[in-house]
Amino acid sequence: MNSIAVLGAGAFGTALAISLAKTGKPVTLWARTGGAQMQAERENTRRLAGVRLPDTLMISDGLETISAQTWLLAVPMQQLGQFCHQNVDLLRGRDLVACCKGIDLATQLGPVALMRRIIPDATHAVLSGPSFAVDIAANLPTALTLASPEPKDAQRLRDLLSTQNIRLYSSVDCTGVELGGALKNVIAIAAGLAIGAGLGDSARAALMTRGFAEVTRLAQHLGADPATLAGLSGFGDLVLTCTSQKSRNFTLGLALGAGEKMPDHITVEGVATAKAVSNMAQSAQIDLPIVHMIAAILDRKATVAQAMDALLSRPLKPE
Ligand SMILES: NC(=O)C1=CN([C@@H]2O[C@H](COP(=O)(O)OP(=O)(O)OC[C@H]3O[C@@H](n4cnc5c(N)ncnc54)[C@H](OP(=O)(O)O)[C@@H]3O)[C@@H](O)[C@H]2O)C=CC1
Ligand SMILES: O=C(CO)COP(=O)(O)O
Repeated sequence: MNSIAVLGAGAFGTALAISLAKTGKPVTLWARTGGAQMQAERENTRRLAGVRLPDTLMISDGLETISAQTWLLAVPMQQLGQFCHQNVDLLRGRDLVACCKGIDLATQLGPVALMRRIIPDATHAVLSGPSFAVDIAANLPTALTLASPEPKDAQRLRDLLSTQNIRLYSSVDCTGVELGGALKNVIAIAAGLAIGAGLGDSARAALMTRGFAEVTRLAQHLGADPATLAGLSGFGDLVLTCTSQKSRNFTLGLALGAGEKMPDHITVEGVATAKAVSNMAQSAQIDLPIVHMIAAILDRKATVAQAMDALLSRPLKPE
């Protein structure tokens, strides 16, 4: 039977491993830290407290002992490049499924393009879509997209990684899937800012819609299929993340909008991605005013009031 490894025991990696282990397939969760505690207590108290790990889920802190063919990389986006560089020999020849959302600041690449550059001789894929780790771990139903460039790989991995509560759809449009997942976090910070600053639900809806237009514009420029952006990994995840306080990106926006401090030590992928995409759009001369606004606020180059004024005073134009 095909065995699966999930690398990175954060909230998402742990939730995926729990759901996959319940299918009966052999699943190993690799943790950089805290593996012994998880093994002893059968719970990831640091990242996903209150959820019991299935007895069949294997916990490992030795990457070199894992023999699975399919490896899910569930480390944060800004760590993916370093992780791949450090483990090139172990990752070569495997199915590598990126489970992170974002654009790498150093290279301006998404997860699939980054993995391909560092480990060309592997099968590359990305898993993305609307799904909070706590929902997956609570066995609630979710639907996500599994993209890989070759249709047979996309379908094979879709079938392998679907579970009782994770319904996967396959795609070959890796660029569209990873850009939708990366950019929705930036738009969610904007949505949170609008609510936190008391601008109201109508302003949030406007930012979500115009933000979605920016995501689609950039994705098309980079060769993605606009239909992908209208799917689970684009529109679906944008809606979820911009409307739920379970989202760390939305919650960061709420705090900033209310004039509070940014929370520390939490994975908020939209922060680095806003900067990476703002830089990318400037060099490609693509108009992404909401992304630029968020990058400027996060960089403390603009206040929320200044950024909103700048957005609203742009020349009027057809929709
Ligand atoms: N949480 C969620 O609901 C969802 C998250 N995602 C995506 O999943 C990705 C991971 O997020 P999430 O699980 O929430 O993050 P968490 O903050 O919960 O955990 C991050 C994990 O990554 C590990 N890690 C960080 N750097 C490295 C490294 N260099 N090598 C090995 N392990 C490393 C950390 O290990 P350590 O504990 O040792 O620091 C930690 O276990 C993000 O891209 C996020 O967008 C996608 C969908 C849902
Ligand atoms: O990607 C997610 C839901 O699909 C999780 O969002 P946050 O990273 O904002 O918590």
